[in-house]
Amino acid sequence: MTTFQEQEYSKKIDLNLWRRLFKYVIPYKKNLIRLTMVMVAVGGIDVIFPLMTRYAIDNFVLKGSFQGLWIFAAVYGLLVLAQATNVKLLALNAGSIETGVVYDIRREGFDNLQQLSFSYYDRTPVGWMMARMTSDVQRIGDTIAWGLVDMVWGFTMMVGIAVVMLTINVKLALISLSVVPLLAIVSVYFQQKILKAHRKVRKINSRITGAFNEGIMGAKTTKTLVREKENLMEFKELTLDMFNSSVKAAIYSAVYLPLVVTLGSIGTGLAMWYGGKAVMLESISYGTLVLFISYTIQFFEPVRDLARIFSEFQSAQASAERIMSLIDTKPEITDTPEVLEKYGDVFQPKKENWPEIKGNITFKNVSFSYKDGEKVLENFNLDVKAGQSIALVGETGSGKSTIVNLLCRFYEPVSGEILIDGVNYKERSQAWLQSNLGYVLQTPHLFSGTVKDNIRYGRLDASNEDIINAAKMVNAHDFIMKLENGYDTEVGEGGSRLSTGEKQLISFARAILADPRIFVLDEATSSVDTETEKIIQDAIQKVLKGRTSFIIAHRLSTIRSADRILVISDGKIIEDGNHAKLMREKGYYYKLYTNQFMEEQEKEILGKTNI
Ligand SMILES: Nc1ncnc2c1ncn2[C@@H]1O[C@H](COP(=O)(O)OP(=O)(O)OP(=O)(O)O)[C@@H](O)[C@H]1O
Repeated sequence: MTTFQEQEYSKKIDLNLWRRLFKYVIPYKKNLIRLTMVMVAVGGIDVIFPLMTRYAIDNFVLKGSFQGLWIFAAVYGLLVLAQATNVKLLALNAGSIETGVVYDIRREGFDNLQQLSFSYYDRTPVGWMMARMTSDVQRIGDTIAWGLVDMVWGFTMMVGIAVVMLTINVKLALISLSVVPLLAIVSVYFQQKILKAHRKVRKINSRITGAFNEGIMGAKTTKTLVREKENLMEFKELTLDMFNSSVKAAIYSAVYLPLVVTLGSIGTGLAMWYGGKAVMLESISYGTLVLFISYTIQFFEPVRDLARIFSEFQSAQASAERIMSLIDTKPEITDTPEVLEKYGDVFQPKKENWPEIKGNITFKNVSFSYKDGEKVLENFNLDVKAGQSIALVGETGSGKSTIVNLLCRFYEPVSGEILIDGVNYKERSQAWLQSNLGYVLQTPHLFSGTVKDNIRYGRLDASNEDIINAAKMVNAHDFIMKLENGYDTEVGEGGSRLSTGEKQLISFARAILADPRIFVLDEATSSVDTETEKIIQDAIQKVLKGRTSFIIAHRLSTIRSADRILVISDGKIIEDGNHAKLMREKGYYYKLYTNQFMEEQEKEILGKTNI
C-alpha cells in the first residue's frame, strides 16, 4: 500500500501568505475596526479597575470617610456596564469575522475541488481533502478572529499597565516587572514545545481518522477475511503513538504551568517587598501598593497568552499553506481562453454558440499513460459513426475504462487526438461535451435526497412528468412506485437504501433525462437477480437507441446486439465486429462467449434440477 506523502511546510513566518489571508478579512473590515476598538476599550478598562480599587482604599478605607462614595459607585457601575457591553460586541464582531472567513475560504476551496481533474482525485486521499476543508479552515478562522482579540487586548493592557506603573513609581514598576522577560522566554520555549507535540498528535490523529474510515468502510470485508485481530493490532500501534505524544504534551504543560505560577509569585513577592518598604517609608500609599500587586498579577496573563497566540499563529500558518495549496491547484484539463470566449464555461455557458452534436467519434493515434513511462494506450485508432453502439470487452486492466475516460475527457490524450464530429474535442468546451454525454458508472452513485431529486440531477429544469417519463422509459417506474413514498422516498447516503440494480436503473433515468447524444455505460458486474437483469437489459436497449454508445460489458448477453464489439487487449483492439462475425472468427470473443454461455447453461440446469 502506498501512503500519501504530505508536503512539509515551513516554520518561518510567511508574510506573503498572511497578506493573502488578510484579504479574506477585508470584506469584514467594519467588524475588524469595531473589534479592535472594543478590545482597546476592554484592555483600557481592565487597567482602570485596579486604579479604582486604589482610590477606594486611599480615600474611603484608610480615611474612614464615605464622602464621594456615590459618585465612585456610579463610575464603577458604568465601567462594569461598559465592559459587559464590550464583551457582547467582541463576541459579535469576532464571531462575524470567524464565520465569514471560514465560509469564504470553504466556498473557494469547494469551488476549486469541483473544477479539479480526475487525476487530482486519483492521487489525493479523500481524508486529506476533508481535513483541509474542515479543521484547517476552522483553525484559520479561529486564529484570525480570536487571536486578534487576545493580541489587541493583551497589548493594550500591557502598555496601559506599564505606563501607569512607570508614571506612579519608576523604581517600583521596574522591580515588579523584572521577572517579565524571564517569563516571556520560558513561555515562548514551552509553548513551542507544546505546539510541536500537539502537531504530532494531530498528524497521528489524521492517520487514526483514516484508519477509522477504512475500518468502517471495510468492516464487512474485514469480517469475511477474519482480519479483526490484525486490524486491531495496527490500530493499537497507532493509538499508542498518539498516547505517547499526548503524554509528552501533557508533561510540557505540567512543567510549564508551575513555572509560570512560581515566576508570577516571585514578581508579586518583589512588588510586596519593595512596595511594603515604600509604604512604611510613606513614599507611596497603601492603595498604590495594592495597585502594583494587582498590576503585577494582571501583567503576566497577556505575556502567557501572547506566547500561546504566537504558537497558534504558526500552526494556523501551516493550515493556511495546506488550504491555499488546495485552492491554488490548477485543473489539469482546462478549456483554452479562445474556447471559453466562444462557448463559455459550466457557470456561464454560451449555449447559443454550441454546435449541434451528431455523435461521430474518432480516436486518432491516441497514446495515454496515467503515470510517466507506463503507456496504457499507444497509437490507438478507432472510428465510430453516429448512432453506433460499441461494446468493449477484454481482460481486466486491458484499458476499456481508459478509452471511455478519454472519450469523456476525464483525462486527455498524451499525444494524438480525439475528434467529435470531425473536430478535436479540445476545440470545444468541456461543458459542451459533458452536457452531450450520459455516463452510467458500474457502481452508480446516488446523492442523499429523494428518488425524484436524484433523477432530476440529469436536468435541473425537468418537470415531474419528465422525471416519471424517464423512469418509465428505463423500466424504473414500477419499482419506484413500490417504494415507501414512491418518487419522494429518501435513498439514503450514496443510495444505501437501494439495491445495486435499483441504483443503476435510477442512474439510467437520470442520464436519459438529459437526452445525451453519446452514452457510456460501465455495466454492473454484481449479480442481480434474473428478473432485474432482464429489466436492466431491456432498459439498456431503449436507452441506447439512436445514440452513439459505449458499453463496457461484463455480461456478454447484454452486447449481443451491439453494432460493433471491440476486444481490447493491452490497450489494442484485437477483434472488431458484430456478434455473428466474431463468433465465426472463433477468436477471443468466441471463447469468452462460449465459456460464459456454458456457465449460464450449467447454472440453469442446476437450478431446474435443484441440485
Ligand atoms: N487512475 C489510475 N491511475 C493509474 N493507473 C491506472 C488508473 N486507472 C487505471 N490504471 C491502469 O491502467 C491500466 C488500464 O486500466 P483500465 O481501468 O482502463 O482497465 P479496464 O480494462 O477497464 O479494467 P477493468 O475491466 O478491471 O475495469 C491498468 O493497468 C490499470 O492498472
